[in-house]
Amino acid sequence: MIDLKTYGYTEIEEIPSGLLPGRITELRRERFTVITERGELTAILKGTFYHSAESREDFPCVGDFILLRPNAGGDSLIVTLLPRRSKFSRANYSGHAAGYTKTILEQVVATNFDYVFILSSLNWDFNVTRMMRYLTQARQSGGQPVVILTKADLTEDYSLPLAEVRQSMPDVPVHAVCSHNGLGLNELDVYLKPGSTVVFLGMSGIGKSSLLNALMERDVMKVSAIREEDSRGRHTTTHRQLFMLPSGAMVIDTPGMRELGLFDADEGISAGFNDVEEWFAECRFHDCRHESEPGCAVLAAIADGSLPRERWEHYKAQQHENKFVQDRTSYLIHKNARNQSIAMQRKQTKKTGGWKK
Ligand SMILES: Nc1nc2c(ncn2[C@@H]2O[C@H](COP(=O)(O)OP(=O)(O)OP(=O)(O)O)[C@@H](O)[C@H]2O)c(=O)[nH]1
Ligand SMILES: [Zn+2]
Repeated sequence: MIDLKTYGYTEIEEIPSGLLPGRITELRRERFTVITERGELTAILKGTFYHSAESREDFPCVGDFILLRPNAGGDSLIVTLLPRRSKFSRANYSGHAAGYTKTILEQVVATNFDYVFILSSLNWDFNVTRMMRYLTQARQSGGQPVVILTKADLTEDYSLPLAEVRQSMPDVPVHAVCSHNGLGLNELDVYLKPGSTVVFLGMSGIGKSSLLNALMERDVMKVSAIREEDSRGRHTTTHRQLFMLPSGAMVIDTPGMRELGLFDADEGISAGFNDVEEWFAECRFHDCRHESEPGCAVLAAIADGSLPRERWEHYKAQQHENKFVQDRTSYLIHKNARNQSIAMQRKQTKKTGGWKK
């Protein structure tokens, strides 16, 4: 028997007979993996979720505590979503066409976490303004924000950036860590207590996978250096989305949570990549794609070392990922809108006792 409390569960008053509490550890398409006292079960949602949900917000996601009706022979049935103590939803950043209600756009990507680790790297992307924006998001989520400055091994002296963060966010704890040599990781022990849950918030490439691997004490996530070859296959090694650390704390790492770090990406990329973008103005052609065009200032800068090649690759990777996120989001918006209109039709049918002519 597994004690669900080790997964952060707090007992509720009364559980209807035949139902079992559990925590969602994974969501793929419409199928959930749920940890219960009987171990891991796969489950699907009871139909009423699709009919009666006012918005995407009411759909269970990774981190949620739920009640399910177990089915030894196949998929169990999730029947109740228990109240959440914190959540992150995808921002409603895309303009919506007439007739789409606002609520359709909300999609919850992680719930019931205690801490939000706001990650920012100490080398290229150090940017306090962006951290402040993440801080606002973190505070709205219901989790407790902690700033983690990654890649501490890449700066000789990080006392200055550390002081800058402390001054801008006096009431938020700040830690500098290195996932490669373990520096500072022990400072995180106070948050990583048994039963507590953490999410990571931060731009792509700042070292989320590396930190997760370091905390797991083994590689559960691929690290971005290989991203160029398999831009979409980032999660091929594992589909797990809620990780139990050796310390007994959990980390939620869903694709949606990662995308959250890219939401203000257009602005964010420019803010973090001034050193790359400033070359663009010097290219001979206005519409230079910086691939093989004559007179390309970017290629010249890479050739003579003024622009580190790694830096340029990182910029391109982030642009690419950003585009992928936007494509995916518009896909989701359309899909959700369709589901919503189906649900509305069903309601209508119930009310009028037949299809409206
Ligand atoms: N020197 C140094 N490099 C690091 C550290 N942590 C991560 N990196 C490097 O930074 C790059 C990105 O690391 P990832 O862990 O994949 O970053 P990520 O935030 O998961 O990236 P996405 O999956 O794109 O969101 C890799 O080349 C890592 O090796 C660190 O502590 N020190
Ligand atoms: Zn160019």
